[in-house]
Amino acid sequence: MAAALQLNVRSFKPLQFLSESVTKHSPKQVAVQCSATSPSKSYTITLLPGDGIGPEVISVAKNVLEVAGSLEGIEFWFKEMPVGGAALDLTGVPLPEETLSTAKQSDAVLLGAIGGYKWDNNEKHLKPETGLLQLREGLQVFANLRPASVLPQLVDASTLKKEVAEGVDLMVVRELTGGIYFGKPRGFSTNENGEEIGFNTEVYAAYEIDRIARVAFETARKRRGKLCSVDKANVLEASMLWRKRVMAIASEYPDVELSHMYVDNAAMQLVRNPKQFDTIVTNNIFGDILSDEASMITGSIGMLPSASLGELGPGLFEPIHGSAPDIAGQDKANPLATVLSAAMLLKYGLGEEKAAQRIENAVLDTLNRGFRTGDICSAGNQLVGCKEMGEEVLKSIDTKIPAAVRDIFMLIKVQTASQGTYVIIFSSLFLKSQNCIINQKAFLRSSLFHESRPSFASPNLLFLTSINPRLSLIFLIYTKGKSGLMDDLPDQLVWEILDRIKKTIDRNSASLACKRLHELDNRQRKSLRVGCGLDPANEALMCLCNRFPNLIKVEITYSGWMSKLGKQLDDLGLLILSNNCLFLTDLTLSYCTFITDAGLSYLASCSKLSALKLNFTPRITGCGILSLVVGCKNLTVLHLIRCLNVSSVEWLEYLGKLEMLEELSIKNCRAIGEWDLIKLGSGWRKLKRLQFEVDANYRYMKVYDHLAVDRWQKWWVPCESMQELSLVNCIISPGRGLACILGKCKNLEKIHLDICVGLRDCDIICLAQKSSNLRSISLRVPSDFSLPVLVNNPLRLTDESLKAVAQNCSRLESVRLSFSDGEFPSFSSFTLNGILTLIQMCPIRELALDHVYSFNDIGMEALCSAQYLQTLELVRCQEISDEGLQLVSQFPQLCVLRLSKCLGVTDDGLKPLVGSYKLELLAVDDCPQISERGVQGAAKSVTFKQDLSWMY
Ligand SMILES: NC(=O)C1=CN([C@@H]2O[C@H](COP(=O)(O)OP(=O)(O)OC[C@H]3O[C@@H](n4cnc5c(N)ncnc54)[C@H](O)[C@@H]3O)[C@@H](O)[C@H]2O)C=CC1
Ligand SMILES: CC(C)CC(=O)C(=O)O
Repeated sequence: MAAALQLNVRSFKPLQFLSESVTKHSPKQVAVQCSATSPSKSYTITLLPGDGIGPEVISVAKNVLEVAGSLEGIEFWFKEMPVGGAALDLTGVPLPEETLSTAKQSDAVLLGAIGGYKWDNNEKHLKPETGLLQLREGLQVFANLRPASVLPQLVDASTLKKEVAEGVDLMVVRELTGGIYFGKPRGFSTNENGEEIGFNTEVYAAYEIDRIARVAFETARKRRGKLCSVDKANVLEASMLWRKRVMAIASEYPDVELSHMYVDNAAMQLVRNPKQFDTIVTNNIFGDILSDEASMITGSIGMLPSASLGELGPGLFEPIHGSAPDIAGQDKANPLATVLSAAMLLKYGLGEEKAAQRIENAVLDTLNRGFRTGDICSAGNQLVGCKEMGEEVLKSIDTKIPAAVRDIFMLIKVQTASQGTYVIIFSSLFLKSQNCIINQKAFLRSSLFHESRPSFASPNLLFLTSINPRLSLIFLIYTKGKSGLMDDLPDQLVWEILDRIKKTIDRNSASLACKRLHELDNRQRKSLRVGCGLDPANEALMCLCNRFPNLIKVEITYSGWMSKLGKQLDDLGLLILSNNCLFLTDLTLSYCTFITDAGLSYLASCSKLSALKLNFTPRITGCGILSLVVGCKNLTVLHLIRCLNVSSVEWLEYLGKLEMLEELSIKNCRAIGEWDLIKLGSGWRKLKRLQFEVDANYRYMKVYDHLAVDRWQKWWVPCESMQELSLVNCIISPGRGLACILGKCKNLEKIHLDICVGLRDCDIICLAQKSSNLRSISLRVPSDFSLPVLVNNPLRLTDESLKAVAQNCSRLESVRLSFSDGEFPSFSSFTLNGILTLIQMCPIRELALDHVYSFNDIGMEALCSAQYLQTLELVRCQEISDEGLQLVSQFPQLCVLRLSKCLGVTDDGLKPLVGSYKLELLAVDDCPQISERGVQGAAKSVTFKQDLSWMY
């Protein structure tokens, strides 16, 4: 059932879409209640997370809706349904009937995004995109509003010059249920020559154009009164009719100034002078493309929301971006487009203007406070992931600071301390960029300050600017009716201030400047990194433990220690830690050469310890580790790096029985062999990350324990949880030992196999067949001169391995291939063909080739059609010449190129790049024929190094 009439096309007034408050809920659904105000209204929202980043951004937007709603007395009933690829996997169709009927019965629909590589080769009716088109058609949402405004906070994120981008504020009104996306006939056939053809039809009926035109005129009327209709009326009949009907409808809106533009010109004008546009109305396909283009003017496609409305029924609200499979699952997505779509849902779909406004303000406030996801990040801002951005928006929604105070300057943080008390923290960087002279008196006198809050007649201000010139923040503390001293501020507020200061150096400065900050910093400090500066070591550590009683993470590193620096921390130090750091969960000891098993046994009483990293603690033995693991039952992360005396592995067996371990790293511990890993037994079950590195210099001095490895065959290694596996200098026995796990890790995302002797095609084929989620593979192939430990075992991997990976791992985005010795083309195990198969079949973003002589100019030519490739690293690829290098300027997405020790390339190869600024970064190391002059201007940032000693 529809919540409210959305669109009366004849009298369309987008901002007056005030739905009658509808109080209804379905007993079947779960209520998500928020408590700030008792809810007076309730709405049912269908959530369609979809694929890729869809679920990540929807989860943020859902939280934002809940909080904004609760503050406005609105209750939401969310119903989550599958669509797109997720629905295909679940039900076999991209839009299940139940999803459509649930959507139709709700008050509004919020969609993430659909699509992904996995389904790219599906037949048309089984593509995720078909599901979205069916949804739009099913909901009859013909009018798609796509606003694109350049926010002052994001001008720097725009790819256009500041003077071109600044102030852009336009709205694309896109027709959404007609045109070439739906027109018939469509399909595949053969022409008169028997050749295969594909065809679609761009078709519009007059009524379809009339109704979208009215929406556009109404929208323009509410904005700056200018409407530009974009078509291709010089070529297409459908566009000719479009122009005719738009002109006819114009007579109903004499107050709106109408112009027409061909789409090719519009695409150009959008980047030449976007400010000329107010409202654009256009057909389905042109609107799709032009709004993506417009998004880049505003900084990122991750910022643009949209509302799709029909005459009846619920509206569909979605970000304009797609499922971004290249960043999916990495917490990198910008959720703001979806959050702003939720605001459009409140405004256009439910008529809840105030709640919508809250969300829009919160987004601006979050940007004001300097938080940025990667796509919009620039210098001086704080990079956050999708989740953290969502948390910051939530904080901003709930702020109680008067808008007038907020508007004075860009605030990094504003917080109510107690009634009438405000703390305002400015970013000095920002103030500098705004030419604000930081002058206490001038600020007090500023009319802005007084006019905004006349009652702030005689504020007491405390500036902490003089603390440290390197401090990146400036505090302004305003208190009303109080002394204005830091000592009067409530604890929680001072805690929050400290929370904002991330750099230890800033924290130290701030806490030196003010006793309160000092005291609170002591209580709040959670992590500590110390080393050679601890002198006398044990006493100094004792002082630090007393000062910071709440430490959870401690790193002690004596890298670079010399005896003249004082005595190192010893076992007593660990006793001090275990007695005084009651909350210690994460401990790293690096180069602590004085520590013995006795010290480790003290740590056994740290009941909360969950991560222990030992890096070169040469005196400890397996007994010490056993005593530790017996005491610390919560250990989930253990790193042993160059612990040369650890030979017995009972501790591994013990850990295995506990089944707690999630991350194990054993590197260069000479006395631990591949076969020892079996001792982990059922502990494999939870292991997500395993790094095992044999010390290459010692491998052949020890006896490879064939018998122990043979036993692996009989064992079932439950390694299904494994996500990251790294094996370096290991021996892979055919069908036994480590080979067993390669074909079993069905959740593997990252694999690094570095000089693993004995590795065969069948191992990689098994791995590829099992690990369809693989995103990153790094293979370093041992040379023919590696000691043939397994005499009958062929050492070479061939193209069969690469082909299996290409065929089975459709999400693979990072590939690194290297040979420990140069492989001459005639001997190469991986030929150009194998590498090309990978490039052609997988969405590779990072490619690194080291010593791969089979990769030549033909390979470079193939990269011209590598759609996703962003980073290319070529090391000792001697068959690449200038001709191949010149093709780099044609690689569609490349932004980082690293060349190292490549003999065949000269300055000429880089010439097409010079002045083009296509690349963000060019790094040239030790290439004898490339000069420092040759790299100048070949990328926005260039590094050059030339040490040719490697050649001699
Ligand atoms: N409405 C929808 O659900 C749409 C779905 N798609 C589907 O999405 C898949 C990927 O299509 P693409 O052409 O790559 O378009 P896309 O919009 O998914 O991604 C284009 C580029 O923008 C970036 N990007 C997109 N959204 C972002 C965000 N919120 N934060 C940060 N960066 C973001 C991506 O990382 C990528 O580099 C395809 O399967 C396509 O059919 C594409 C467009 C719309
Ligand atoms: C994914 C498609 C169905 C459409 C599209 O690209 C869009 O509407 O943004």
